[in-house]
Amino acid sequence: MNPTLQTFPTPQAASEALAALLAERLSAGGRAVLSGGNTPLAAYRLWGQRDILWNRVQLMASDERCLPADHPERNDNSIPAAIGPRRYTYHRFPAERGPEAAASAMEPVVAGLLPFDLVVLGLGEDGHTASLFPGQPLETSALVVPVHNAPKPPPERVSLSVRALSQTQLVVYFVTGEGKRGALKRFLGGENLPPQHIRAPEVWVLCDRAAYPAQ
Ligand SMILES: O=C(O)[C@H](O)[C@@H](O)[C@H](O)[C@H](O)COP(=O)(O)O
Repeated sequence: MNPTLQTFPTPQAASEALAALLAERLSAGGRAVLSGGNTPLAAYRLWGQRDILWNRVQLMASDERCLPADHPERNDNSIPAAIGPRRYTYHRFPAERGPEAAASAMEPVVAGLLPFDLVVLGLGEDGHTASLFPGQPLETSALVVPVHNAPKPPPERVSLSVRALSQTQLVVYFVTGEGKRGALKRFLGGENLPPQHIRAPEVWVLCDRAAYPAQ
């Protein structure tokens, strides 16, 4: 896979670009998957300030941590908090019920949302994306998978699968910071990491210079 790479001078510039892309691709509504984690939160805050047809937007996280429903590190709390009070529909994972129960509850919900219009993903320093970690089995017909023993805390998670994340027109990896340099180089170099298995008509990488220095 040969992603389209767009590099920006600063994390702020990259966040502004992601916010503009979200606003453009979802201006008339649509169904999108948003990465969890900290990197994209600034972009979500900027996007939340834009006037689009929010009542026609449906969102869900790429994955969720199996923590109590009100835990601040739940993506289903941090993502809506970043976007702010807009009238979109947000599909939460019942991750407080554990990986298997959350996965089986969300399978029909995800089936009803496919195909997505846009999937935004992050990249972990070990090359994971969503809660799909290197060395863990990826091939499944399921749309939502339970995750145990995740190397990134917490160990119990639930994640959209490669199959679900590939059912979209556009996948955008949003990667900033020097800490991601090694993983991004491995991904772009074609190493067999989970992002290599996520195939869509368009795959982009939006990053800053710290994550991808000028070659
Ligand atoms: O729930 C999660 O942890 C995310 O979905 C995960 O895949 C994240 O995108 C990467 O780990 C990068 O996380 P940061 O953006 O916090 O570096």
